[in-house]
Amino acid sequence: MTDFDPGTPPAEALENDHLFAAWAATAAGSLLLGVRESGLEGKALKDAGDLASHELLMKLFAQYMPDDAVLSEEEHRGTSGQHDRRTAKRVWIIDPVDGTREYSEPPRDDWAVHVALWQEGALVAGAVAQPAMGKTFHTGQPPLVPARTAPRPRIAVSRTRPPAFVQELALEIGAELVPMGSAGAKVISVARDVTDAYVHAGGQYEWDSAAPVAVARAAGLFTSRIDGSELLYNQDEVLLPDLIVCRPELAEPILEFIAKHGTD
Ligand SMILES: Nc1ncnc2c1ncn2[C@@H]1O[C@H](COP(=O)(O)O)[C@@H](OP(=O)(O)O)[C@H]1O
Ligand SMILES: [Mg+2]
Repeated sequence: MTDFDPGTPPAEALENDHLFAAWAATAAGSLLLGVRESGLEGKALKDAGDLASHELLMKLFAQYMPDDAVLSEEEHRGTSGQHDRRTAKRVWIIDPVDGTREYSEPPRDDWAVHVALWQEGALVAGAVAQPAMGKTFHTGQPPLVPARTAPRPRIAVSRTRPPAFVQELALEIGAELVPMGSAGAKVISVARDVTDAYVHAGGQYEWDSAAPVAVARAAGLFTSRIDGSELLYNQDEVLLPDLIVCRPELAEPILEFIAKHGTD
């Protein structure tokens, strides 16, 4: 995919971090759709997509945001960055393909590209591209969360590793589980009224949730760790193993259940 041309960002995106995040995530998504058509399958497709998207995003940040640091799922695995993210004022936290498994299972659309910006202690912008849906959700124009349509709450859970306690939680609050790939797709499903909550524990990293959480917050959804504490990013330890994203009215019953029963 060396011939992929992302074009140039619109002039306003160079002055506006929300729009730059959206533009970069969308460009990487277009590249990924092309890689998905290349005839590769399974692990070869996952690896090719991860690498192509990571390299494109790193190139775009080097070109257009040269003073900023980047924390990427792929960067974390080896290659060294230009700036030290622990001393940088601005750090882009990116997941080149979230829901890698689902990406390798066309025509599934529950996979995403995450681009978030952390600045001096807080998430300040984010974009979640869902290329197979042709949509990019971002903080520059946060999703308008529709009125809740389902009579029973729906909880998005991992399709391949749903935490056992979430089943108990669902029983307690009369909810149904909606299995889905990708942390980004699950968070965005709450904003789209496809589900009402996403509850996860047992492992995840900052890049899995940074951009989706930025978008969720901008849309007015509740976000926290499962103990109710704030989700913090660009920490020394990038493991961020649990989270809740939900409609505000569901936060109390979910937190209460977890405080009472734990996650074991
Ligand atoms: N227990 C765990 N430990 C580490 N990462 C986890 C995890 N559970 C989920 N994740 C990561 O969270 C993302 C969403 O997972 P899921 O689709 O199962 O909900 C995936 O990101 P990647 O696809 O970027 O690897 C997955 O690797
Ligand atoms: Mg991920």
